[in-house]
Amino acid sequence: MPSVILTKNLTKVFGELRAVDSVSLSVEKGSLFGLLGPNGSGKTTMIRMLTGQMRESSGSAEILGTDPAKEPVKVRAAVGIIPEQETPPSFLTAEEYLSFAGKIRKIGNIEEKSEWWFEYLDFTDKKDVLCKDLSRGTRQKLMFAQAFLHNPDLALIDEPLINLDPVMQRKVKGFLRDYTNSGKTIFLSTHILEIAEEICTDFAILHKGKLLHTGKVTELKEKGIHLDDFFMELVEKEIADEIMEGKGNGEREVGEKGIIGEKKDA
Ligand SMILES: Nc1ncnc2c1ncn2[C@@H]1O[C@H](COP(=O)(O)OP(=O)(O)OP(=O)(O)O)[C@@H](O)[C@H]1O
Repeated sequence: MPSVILTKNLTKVFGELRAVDSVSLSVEKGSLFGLLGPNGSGKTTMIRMLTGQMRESSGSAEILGTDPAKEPVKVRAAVGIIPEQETPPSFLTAEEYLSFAGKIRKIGNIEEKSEWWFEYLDFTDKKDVLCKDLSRGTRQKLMFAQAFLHNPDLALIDEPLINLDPVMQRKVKGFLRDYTNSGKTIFLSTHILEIAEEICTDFAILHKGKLLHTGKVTELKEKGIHLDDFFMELVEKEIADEIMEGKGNGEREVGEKGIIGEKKDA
Protein backbone atom coordinates (compact mmCIF):
# COMPACT_ATOMS: atom_id res chain seq x y z
CA MET A 1 0.00 0.00 0.00
CA PRO A 2 1.38 3.48 -0.83
CA SER A 3 2.00 5.97 1.99
CA VAL A 4 -0.10 9.10 2.05
CA ILE A 5 1.81 10.46 5.05
CA LEU A 6 5.51 9.88 5.48
CA THR A 7 7.68 11.55 8.10
CA LYS A 8 11.40 11.19 8.68
CA ASN A 9 12.85 12.28 12.02
CA LEU A 10 10.23 15.02 12.19
CA THR A 11 11.08 17.34 15.08
CA LYS A 12 9.64 20.52 16.57
CA VAL A 13 11.50 22.36 19.29
CA PHE A 14 10.05 25.19 21.38
CA GLY A 15 13.00 26.63 23.31
CA GLU A 16 14.23 23.77 25.50
CA LEU A 17 11.18 21.60 24.81
CA ARG A 18 11.23 18.91 22.11
CA ALA A 19 7.45 18.90 21.50
CA VAL A 20 7.87 16.39 18.62
CA ASP A 21 11.10 14.46 18.80
CA SER A 22 12.45 12.71 15.70
CA VAL A 23 9.22 11.00 14.67
CA SER A 24 9.39 8.69 11.65
CA LEU A 25 6.12 7.16 10.57
CA SER A 26 4.22 6.01 7.55
CA VAL A 27 0.44 6.09 7.06
CA GLU A 28 -0.97 3.82 4.37
CA LYS A 29 -3.70 4.77 1.94
CA GLY A 30 -7.10 3.58 3.17
CA SER A 31 -6.16 3.42 6.83
CA LEU A 32 -7.97 5.01 9.75
CA PHE A 33 -4.86 5.97 11.66
CA GLY A 34 -5.11 7.01 15.31
CA LEU A 35 -2.39 9.23 16.77
CA LEU A 36 -2.67 8.58 20.50
CA GLY A 37 -0.93 10.22 23.42
CA PRO A 38 -1.45 11.88 26.80
CA ASN A 39 -2.05 15.63 27.09
CA GLY A 40 0.92 17.59 25.81
CA SER A 41 2.50 14.61 24.03
CA GLY A 42 2.78 16.49 20.71
CA LYS A 43 -0.29 15.33 18.73
CA THR A 44 -1.51 18.80 17.75
CA THR A 45 2.02 19.95 16.93
CA MET A 46 2.37 16.91 14.63
CA ILE A 47 -0.88 17.77 12.82
CA ARG A 48 0.14 21.43 12.51
CA MET A 49 3.40 20.43 10.85
CA LEU A 50 1.72 17.88 8.58
CA THR A 51 -0.79 20.48 7.38
CA GLY A 52 1.80 23.21 6.80
CA GLN A 53 0.47 25.40 9.63
CA MET A 54 3.79 25.16 11.45
CA ARG A 55 7.32 24.58 10.13
CA GLU A 56 9.38 21.74 11.53
CA SER A 57 12.67 22.44 13.34
CA SER A 58 14.29 19.48 11.56
CA GLY A 59 13.39 16.30 9.72
CA SER A 60 10.84 16.14 6.91
CA ALA A 61 7.29 15.22 5.99
CA GLU A 62 5.46 14.28 2.82
CA ILE A 63 1.69 14.54 2.51
CA LEU A 64 0.18 13.00 -0.63
CA GLY A 65 3.65 13.36 -2.13
CA THR A 66 4.04 17.06 -1.22
CA ASP A 67 6.27 18.66 1.43
CA PRO A 68 3.93 20.74 3.63
CA ALA A 69 6.77 23.05 4.71
CA LYS A 70 7.59 23.93 1.09
CA GLU A 71 4.06 23.94 -0.36
CA PRO A 72 1.65 24.53 2.53
CA VAL A 73 -1.12 25.99 0.36
CA LYS A 74 -1.08 22.97 -1.98
CA VAL A 75 -1.28 20.59 0.98
CA ARG A 76 -4.06 22.54 2.71
CA ALA A 77 -6.07 22.66 -0.54
CA ALA A 78 -5.80 18.90 -1.00
CA VAL A 79 -6.56 17.64 2.50
CA GLY A 80 -9.42 18.11 4.95
CA ILE A 81 -8.48 19.56 8.33
CA ILE A 82 -10.25 19.82 11.66
CA PRO A 83 -7.95 21.88 13.88
CA GLU A 84 -7.88 21.30 17.63
CA GLN A 85 -9.57 24.57 18.52
CA GLU A 86 -12.55 24.74 16.21
CA THR A 87 -13.03 28.40 15.34
CA PRO A 88 -15.39 29.19 12.49
CA PRO A 89 -15.48 32.99 12.03
CA SER A 90 -17.92 34.43 14.58
CA PHE A 91 -19.47 36.98 12.17
CA LEU A 92 -20.74 34.36 9.66
CA THR A 93 -23.77 32.11 9.98
CA ALA A 94 -23.21 28.37 9.74
CA GLU A 95 -24.52 28.36 6.16
CA GLU A 96 -22.36 31.35 5.17
CA TYR A 97 -19.32 29.63 6.63
CA LEU A 98 -19.82 26.47 4.56
CA SER A 99 -20.45 28.59 1.47
CA PHE A 100 -17.22 30.52 2.21
CA ALA A 101 -15.28 27.25 2.69
CA GLY A 102 -16.74 25.96 -0.60
CA LYS A 103 -15.68 29.11 -2.49
CA ILE A 104 -12.12 28.90 -1.16
CA ARG A 105 -11.96 25.28 -2.27
CA LYS A 106 -13.70 26.08 -5.58
CA ILE A 107 -16.37 23.45 -4.97
CA GLY A 108 -19.36 23.30 -7.32
CA ASN A 109 -22.95 22.77 -6.08
CA ILE A 110 -21.99 24.15 -2.70
CA GLU A 111 -25.61 24.81 -1.65
CA GLU A 112 -26.61 21.23 -2.35
CA LYS A 113 -23.53 19.84 -0.60
CA SER A 114 -24.01 22.08 2.44
CA GLU A 115 -27.65 21.03 2.62
CA TRP A 116 -26.58 17.39 2.65
CA TRP A 117 -24.24 18.02 5.60
CA PHE A 118 -26.80 20.05 7.56
CA GLU A 119 -29.23 17.16 7.23
CA TYR A 120 -26.69 14.40 7.76
CA LEU A 121 -25.36 15.92 11.00
CA ASP A 122 -28.83 17.05 12.02
CA PHE A 123 -28.34 20.80 12.39
CA THR A 124 -30.45 22.26 9.58
CA ASP A 125 -32.25 24.39 12.19
CA LYS A 126 -28.94 26.12 13.00
CA LYS A 127 -27.86 27.13 9.53
CA ASP A 128 -28.89 30.79 9.97
CA VAL A 129 -27.32 31.11 13.43
CA LEU A 130 -24.09 33.11 13.78
CA CYS A 131 -21.12 30.84 14.48
CA LYS A 132 -20.40 32.72 17.71
CA ASP A 133 -23.86 31.70 19.01
CA LEU A 134 -23.55 28.00 18.15
CA SER A 135 -23.03 25.43 20.90
CA ARG A 136 -19.60 23.74 20.99
CA GLY A 137 -21.06 20.51 19.62
CA THR A 138 -22.75 22.31 16.71
CA ARG A 139 -19.52 24.21 15.95
CA GLN A 140 -17.78 20.86 15.86
CA LYS A 141 -20.36 19.53 13.38
CA LEU A 142 -19.69 22.59 11.22
CA MET A 143 -15.94 22.05 11.34
CA PHE A 144 -16.52 18.41 10.44
CA ALA A 145 -18.65 19.39 7.43
CA GLN A 146 -16.09 21.91 6.13
CA ALA A 147 -13.29 19.32 6.39
CA PHE A 148 -15.15 16.78 4.23
CA LEU A 149 -16.98 19.16 1.87
CA HIS A 150 -14.52 18.51 -0.99
CA ASN A 151 -14.32 14.74 -0.40
CA PRO A 152 -10.54 14.85 0.29
CA ASP A 153 -8.28 11.84 -0.23
CA LEU A 154 -6.84 12.53 3.24
CA ALA A 155 -8.34 14.23 6.31
CA LEU A 156 -6.31 15.15 9.40
CA ILE A 157 -8.66 15.59 12.29
CA ASP A 158 -7.76 16.65 15.83
CA GLU A 159 -10.11 15.29 18.53
CA PRO A 160 -13.18 15.43 16.24
CA LEU A 161 -15.65 13.67 18.56
CA ILE A 162 -14.98 15.28 21.90
CA ASN A 163 -18.00 17.64 22.00
CA LEU A 164 -20.52 15.37 20.26
CA ASP A 165 -23.33 13.51 22.01
CA PRO A 166 -23.36 9.68 21.88
CA VAL A 167 -25.86 9.50 19.01
CA MET A 168 -23.80 11.89 16.88
CA GLN A 169 -20.55 10.17 17.89
CA ARG A 170 -21.90 6.89 16.60
CA LYS A 171 -22.91 8.50 13.31
CA VAL A 172 -19.52 10.19 12.84
CA LYS A 173 -17.65 6.97 13.72
CA GLY A 174 -19.68 5.15 11.06
CA PHE A 175 -18.93 7.91 8.56
CA LEU A 176 -15.18 7.69 9.24
CA ARG A 177 -15.19 3.90 8.85
CA ASP A 178 -17.13 4.07 5.57
CA TYR A 179 -14.86 6.84 4.34
CA THR A 180 -11.72 4.80 4.78
CA ASN A 181 -13.39 1.64 3.47
CA SER A 182 -13.89 3.59 0.23
CA GLY A 183 -10.10 4.01 -0.08
CA LYS A 184 -9.68 7.46 1.53
CA THR A 185 -7.40 7.99 4.53
CA ILE A 186 -8.06 9.50 7.95
CA PHE A 187 -5.36 10.65 10.37
CA LEU A 188 -7.11 11.12 13.70
CA SER A 189 -5.61 12.49 16.89
CA THR A 190 -7.30 11.53 20.15
CA HIS A 191 -6.74 10.60 23.75
CA ILE A 192 -10.05 8.71 23.89
CA LEU A 193 -8.67 5.19 23.59
CA GLU A 194 -12.05 3.46 23.41
CA ILE A 195 -12.84 5.35 20.21
CA ALA A 196 -9.45 4.53 18.73
CA GLU A 197 -9.87 0.84 19.56
CA GLU A 198 -13.34 0.78 18.07
CA ILE A 199 -12.67 2.46 14.74
CA CYS A 200 -8.95 2.72 13.99
CA THR A 201 -7.11 0.22 11.80
CA ASP A 202 -3.65 1.50 12.79
CA PHE A 203 -2.29 3.51 15.69
CA ALA A 204 0.78 5.29 16.95
CA ILE A 205 1.54 6.23 20.55
CA LEU A 206 3.33 9.50 21.30
CA HIS A 207 4.74 10.37 24.70
CA LYS A 208 6.58 13.63 25.35
CA GLY A 209 7.09 14.03 21.63
CA LYS A 210 8.62 10.57 21.13
CA LEU A 211 7.03 7.80 19.12
CA LEU A 212 6.80 4.82 21.47
CA HIS A 213 4.97 2.39 19.20
CA THR A 214 3.16 1.99 15.89
CA GLY A 215 1.02 -0.99 15.03
CA LYS A 216 -2.24 -2.45 13.79
CA VAL A 217 -5.27 -2.56 16.08
CA THR A 218 -6.10 -6.07 14.81
CA GLU A 219 -2.71 -7.34 16.06
CA LEU A 220 -3.66 -6.34 19.60
CA LYS A 221 -7.17 -7.78 19.23
CA GLU A 222 -5.77 -11.10 18.03
CA LYS A 223 -3.65 -11.24 21.19
CA GLY A 224 -6.66 -10.34 23.36
CA ILE A 225 -4.99 -7.10 24.47
CA HIS A 226 -7.06 -3.97 24.99
CA LEU A 227 -5.59 -0.80 23.55
CA ASP A 228 -6.05 1.10 26.82
CA ASP A 229 -4.11 -1.58 28.78
CA PHE A 230 -1.37 -1.56 26.17
CA PHE A 231 -1.22 2.24 26.17
CA MET A 232 -1.13 2.53 29.99
CA GLU A 233 1.58 -0.04 30.37
CA LEU A 234 3.72 1.46 27.63
CA VAL A 235 3.43 5.01 28.98
CA GLU A 236 3.92 3.91 32.61
CA LYS A 237 7.00 1.94 31.58
CA GLU A 238 8.36 5.00 29.81
CA ILE A 239 7.81 7.12 32.93
CA ALA A 240 9.51 4.45 35.09
CA ASP A 241 12.45 4.39 32.68
CA GLU A 242 12.74 8.16 32.95
CA ILE A 243 12.78 7.95 36.75
CA MET A 244 15.45 5.23 36.63
CA GLU A 245 17.50 7.56 34.44
CA GLY A 246 20.35 5.91 32.61
CA LYS A 247 19.15 2.39 33.30
CA GLY A 248 17.15 1.88 30.08
CA ASN A 249 18.92 -0.23 27.46
CA GLY A 250 16.26 -0.07 24.76
CA GLU A 251 14.40 -3.17 26.00
CA ARG A 252 10.92 -2.66 27.33
CA GLU A 253 10.24 -5.82 29.25
CA VAL A 254 7.59 -5.16 31.83
CA GLY A 255 7.73 -8.07 34.20
CA GLU A 256 5.96 -11.39 34.36
CA LYS A 257 2.50 -10.01 33.77
CA GLY A 258 3.60 -7.39 31.29
CA ILE A 259 1.86 -7.24 27.93
CA ILE A 260 4.29 -5.19 25.94
CA GLY A 261 7.34 -7.43 25.66
CA GLU A 262 10.05 -5.57 23.92
CA LYS A 263 9.94 -2.22 22.18
CA LYS A 264 8.94 -2.32 18.55
CA ASP A 265 10.81 -0.07 16.22
CA ALA A 266 8.77 2.89 15.06
N1 LIG B 1 3.49 27.47 20.15
C1 LIG B 1 4.02 26.83 21.21
N2 LIG B 1 5.00 27.39 21.95
C2 LIG B 1 5.56 26.75 22.98
N3 LIG B 1 5.20 25.50 23.39
C3 LIG B 1 4.21 24.90 22.69
C4 LIG B 1 3.58 25.51 21.57
N4 LIG B 1 2.66 24.65 21.07
C5 LIG B 1 2.71 23.55 21.84
N5 LIG B 1 3.64 23.69 22.82
C6 LIG B 1 4.01 22.68 23.81
O1 LIG B 1 4.36 21.51 23.11
C7 LIG B 1 3.91 20.35 23.83
C8 LIG B 1 3.02 19.53 22.92
O2 LIG B 1 1.80 20.23 22.75
P1 LIG B 1 0.62 19.68 21.83
O3 LIG B 1 -0.47 20.69 21.86
O4 LIG B 1 1.17 19.30 20.52
O5 LIG B 1 0.19 18.36 22.61
P2 LIG B 1 -1.12 17.45 22.47
O6 LIG B 1 -0.66 16.04 22.49
O7 LIG B 1 -1.92 17.89 21.29
O8 LIG B 1 -1.90 17.80 23.80
P3 LIG B 1 -3.49 17.72 24.16
O9 LIG B 1 -3.90 16.29 24.08
O10 LIG B 1 -3.52 18.26 25.54
O11 LIG B 1 -4.21 18.61 23.16
C9 LIG B 1 3.22 20.88 25.08
O12 LIG B 1 4.16 20.83 26.14
C10 LIG B 1 2.87 22.31 24.72
O13 LIG B 1 2.80 23.12 25.86
